[in-house]
Amino acid sequence: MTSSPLPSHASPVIAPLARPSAQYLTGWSDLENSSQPGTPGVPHNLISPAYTPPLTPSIPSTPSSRPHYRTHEPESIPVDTSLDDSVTKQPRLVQHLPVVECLVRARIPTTSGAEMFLHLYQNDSDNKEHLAIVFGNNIRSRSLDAEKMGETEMDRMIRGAYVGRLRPGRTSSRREDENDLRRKVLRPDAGTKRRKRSGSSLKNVSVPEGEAVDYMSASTSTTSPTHSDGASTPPLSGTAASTQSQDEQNAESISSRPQPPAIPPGNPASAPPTTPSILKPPLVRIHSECYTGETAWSARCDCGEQLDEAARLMSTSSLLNPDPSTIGGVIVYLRQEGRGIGLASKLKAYNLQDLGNDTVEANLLLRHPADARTYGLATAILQDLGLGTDTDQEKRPQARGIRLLTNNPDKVRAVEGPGREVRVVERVAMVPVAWKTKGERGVQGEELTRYLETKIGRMGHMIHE
Ligand SMILES: Nc1nc2c(ncn2[C@@H]2O[C@H](COP(=O)(O)OP(=O)(O)OP(=O)(O)O)[C@@H](O)[C@H]2O)c(=O)[nH]1
Repeated sequence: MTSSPLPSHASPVIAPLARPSAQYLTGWSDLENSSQPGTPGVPHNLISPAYTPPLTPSIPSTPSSRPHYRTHEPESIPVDTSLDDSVTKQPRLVQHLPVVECLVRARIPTTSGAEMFLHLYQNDSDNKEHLAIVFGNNIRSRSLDAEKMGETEMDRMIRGAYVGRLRPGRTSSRREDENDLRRKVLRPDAGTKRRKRSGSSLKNVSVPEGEAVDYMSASTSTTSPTHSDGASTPPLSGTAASTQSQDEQNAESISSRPQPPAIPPGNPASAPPTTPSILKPPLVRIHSECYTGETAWSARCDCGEQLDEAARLMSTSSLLNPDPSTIGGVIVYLRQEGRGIGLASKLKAYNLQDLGNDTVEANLLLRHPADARTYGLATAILQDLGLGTDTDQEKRPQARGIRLLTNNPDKVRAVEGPGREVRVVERVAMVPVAWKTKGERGVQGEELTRYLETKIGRMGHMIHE
């Protein structure tokens, strides 16, 4: 920190931190002993005993000086937060999980071609609208699907509590409607055509009960060419790939795609179970709002890029990945702007950063914690989406829990909730795009370099290539 005058509202008791020693850093083993090898700030118990963490690289100042890069996706790293609680820094855990309810859901076709379902949540702990961005067809909100007293089928469709796909003239939110549509739309010979194709590209659908089902190739293979590398083109651009009418495509897709069962009225607990196809835990990203990085093109941080990357990984998983075991995923978008201090304070923090302070010091000078966020809402939303329990008998053991996309060790334990309601079984690192592409793409600049250095050096973030 510089010796420049502090702002008038700065706490007189906050002294400059020459070396990380603030309370929020205690318990992060090697921050207090820099001579220890290992990734700075990695709590021992987040890492599986079978896994030896590599050194977190310092951030080279120029892309060309970086020793090596990975262009493929970062690997999952096993984690087990229950191994040794005593040495873990305890993140700020909420005492009780908030109650959340999904008010509405809608299909969003995106500019990348992938589709997602945007879920809007209300809760009983703040008055903000938090969001879940859901990729893939297998993840459903229990609170959304629950029957509401006195509502009509149209009400259900308007708030997004339908299965399958909406289209003009649809009258029921339930699955039976899809069967009607299939009967109406398919020409008499269309079934034969489909069965012929089923013989080749839909063979994975007919498997004995309990066996793995290749749902994504089932849902895309009728309309998607397969590349030589085994990846399918998303069936979303429409015109080029097929000579079928859209209705026929829809009907075929509906008839061949395994559908969740109809929702029994009045029984939210028995909302559609997850399918048996998922062989890996779903990919989850807990993203905190960043107006500057996501909307105002800021190169002070990589938040916008991280959001894009998370969506890319999840839509790749759900549409293109030849390995169908990684179907779908969820980005929980929490309205915790500026690590929970709000946009006004974050902008003041930016000015303090321009005056020579790092991101941690700037927060502290404004009398905020270095990180004011909590993750109880994320836990509750994941629960509502049926994700993350390790006792879910509907799922195969290897599909239980979640794979969390993050470098932030705080999040790993915090997202699990006070009673470990959700289980993080793997962590997937978020490597800056500029690192992965040798500086050809991605956010870059002096400010970003300092931002990442502070995250690694002072906040214990585990970024490695
Ligand atoms: N106070 C403050 N918040 C910032 C700053 N830059 C970005 N943010 C906020 O930081 C949040 C993103 O958190 P990060 O610490 O970048 O990353 P993370 O979510 O903790 O960790 P990852 O999961 O690894 O991305 C968003 O809410 C941003 O608005 C800053 O300079 N000061």
